[in-house]
Amino acid sequence: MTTETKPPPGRVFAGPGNDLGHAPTLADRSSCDPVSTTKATTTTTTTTRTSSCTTISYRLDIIPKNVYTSRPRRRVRADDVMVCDCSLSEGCSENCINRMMFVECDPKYCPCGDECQNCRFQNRQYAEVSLMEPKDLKGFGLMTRQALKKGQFVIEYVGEVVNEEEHNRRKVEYRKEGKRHFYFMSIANGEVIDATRRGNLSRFLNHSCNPNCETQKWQVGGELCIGIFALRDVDANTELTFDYHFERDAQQTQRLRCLCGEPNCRGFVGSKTANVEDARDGLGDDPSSSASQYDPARDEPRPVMVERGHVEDDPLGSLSTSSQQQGGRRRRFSGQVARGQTEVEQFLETVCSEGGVLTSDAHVIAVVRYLKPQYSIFEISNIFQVILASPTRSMREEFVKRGILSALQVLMHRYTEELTKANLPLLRKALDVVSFLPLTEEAIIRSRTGKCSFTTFLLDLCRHHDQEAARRAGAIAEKHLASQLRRRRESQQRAQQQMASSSGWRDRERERERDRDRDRPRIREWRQDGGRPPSLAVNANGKRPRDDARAFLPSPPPRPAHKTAAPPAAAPPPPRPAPTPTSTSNAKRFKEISDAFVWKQSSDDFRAIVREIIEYRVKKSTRDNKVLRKDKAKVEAIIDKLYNKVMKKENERAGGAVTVHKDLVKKVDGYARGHMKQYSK
Ligand SMILES: C[S@@+](CC[C@H](N)C(=O)[O-])C[C@H]1O[C@@H](n2cnc3c(N)ncnc32)[C@H](O)[C@@H]1O
Repeated sequence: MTTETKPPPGRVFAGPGNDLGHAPTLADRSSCDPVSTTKATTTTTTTTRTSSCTTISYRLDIIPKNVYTSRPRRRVRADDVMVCDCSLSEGCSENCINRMMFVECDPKYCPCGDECQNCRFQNRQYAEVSLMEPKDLKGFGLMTRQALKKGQFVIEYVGEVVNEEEHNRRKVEYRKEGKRHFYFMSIANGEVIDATRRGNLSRFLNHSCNPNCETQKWQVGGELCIGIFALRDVDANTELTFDYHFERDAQQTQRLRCLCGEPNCRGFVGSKTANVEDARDGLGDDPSSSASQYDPARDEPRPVMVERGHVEDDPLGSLSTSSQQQGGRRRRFSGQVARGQTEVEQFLETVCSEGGVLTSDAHVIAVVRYLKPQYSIFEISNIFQVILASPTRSMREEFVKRGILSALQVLMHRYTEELTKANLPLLRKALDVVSFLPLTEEAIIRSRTGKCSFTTFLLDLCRHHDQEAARRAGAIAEKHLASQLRRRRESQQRAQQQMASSSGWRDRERERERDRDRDRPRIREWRQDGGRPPSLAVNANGKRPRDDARAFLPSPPPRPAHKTAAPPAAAPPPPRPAPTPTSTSNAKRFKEISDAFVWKQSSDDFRAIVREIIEYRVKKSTRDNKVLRKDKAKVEAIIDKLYNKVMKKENERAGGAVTVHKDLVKKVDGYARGHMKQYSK
């Protein structure tokens, strides 16, 4: 992106007789007139015309005396020195003429000396701000930890200052690298601040169509600087945003969909007019834009955050790294170590001042010490970058000796447990670090934390649901733990097979259970008839009496043996015939009979059942009849006769269909019992 700073509103103020009637304050700036009464006697540094204001950055010596102060100006030095007219008693605060012109005082020459309150850039009087974890596709953001007053200086936008040519080259380079977010901020005359590789927290400020901050151009020691200032009072722990006033390249035909979520959202970042509908419809959505394609997993960890001390005599600083060679110029940074800078940030700063690579064993020890979950993902990510930039093999070996594997295991364990959007790229990056190290099988096997060995952890990661992480873990395991990986895969396959077969066994068990359920009602029926349930009925000898209902029941389909521990290879038992009545009349007739009790049988089955019931009853009834007992032919004749009668009746009843039903046993047996009464004496 190219973000053009909004020209500071109103730098031209009316003097005595002006509409304001008082010396202008920051609050008055919005009411300024477009035309200045200023008479410039020497060259102005910048002139920008906006619709409502003319913005002019002055040199002190051209400021008309009558406009700003009743006191005589003190011209202290050469033309380019910014000196204000504040008295020592007042100090340079809101009404300081320099400040109102967005020019910082030079502390060497400011009459207020140490009291000067117009050196905020130089003294880095930043508000307490912190990084905000990505909540949505916009990525990271910046929030204020303290309440801000309207007009308060928040932070300077710093980065590498590059010229137009270098800016164009970098744009292409970043696009090729697949960078999702862009951090260019144009200053003037084609110069751009690039905070992609080097910058401070200001680079995480997101765009909003209803921003709470704005950018202002300030002159600091003869340089133009960009500052972020509160547009209104802002509560603590609020996200800070400003309007990007996004400028699109001629080549960039598609727009970046805005995700600020404000009611007045214009739809696209930098759109001059509201275009919300288009944005909702996905029209003009840039598929390569960060917002539409933001994938935190693919996002590179942010570059090492560097804040350099300001070197008075060498505005380029001593950081003559690649950026300088590429035409980039270091933005000047002021002062000592930043307020609120963490230990890790300070460490990273030191490393970066030495070219961005680790140079000593002390560094290695520090790095391993910083690989702990208590440090922010931002810090860890930067530490990973630093490790990955280790130049020598001996240094990488030193990491292994110092126990980096255990430290990484603890981190990765945390990331897998809390697999947030932000943790996933770190998990993958940690695996990159592992594969970057010169590992041996022995080193891996020896490494372990309290939870488990690194080997087990790594092999488990090979089955992680994030395919990319699993792939990276798999590659490491293939390289160093090939035999273990193979064994693990084999045992997994075996387990899967067992699972599959045991689930088949469970299915068969369920089938058996259903069979038993089918039997149970028939047993109940028998009990209604005065008998005892066959399963429970035992005689005095503990044996099941012969006269149980089973004698009359059709034998159930063959069941597999119950006690087989190992699953039988045989196919599951054939399913019972569907319990559908044969016709509508049957359905009506047996409507009171549940499906579980009625199933269609072949005529042979039916006849066998009927015959069995009759034989049983007839033989039992003739036991006491000595004459009949001996006349077997007569008994057979009775059986045949009864059987034919029953069959005739049943056929009539079922309309020709032969259907075994729950009443069959009772009915046939009752019929036979009644018939045999005549033979009982
Ligand atoms: C200066 S960076 C801001 C920090 C960035 N969010 C990050 O995670 O590093 C600008 C980039 O943030 C994203 N961005 C910022 N504000 C946005 C918004 N309102 N809607 C969509 N994307 C936004 C865009 O990808 C843009 O290129």
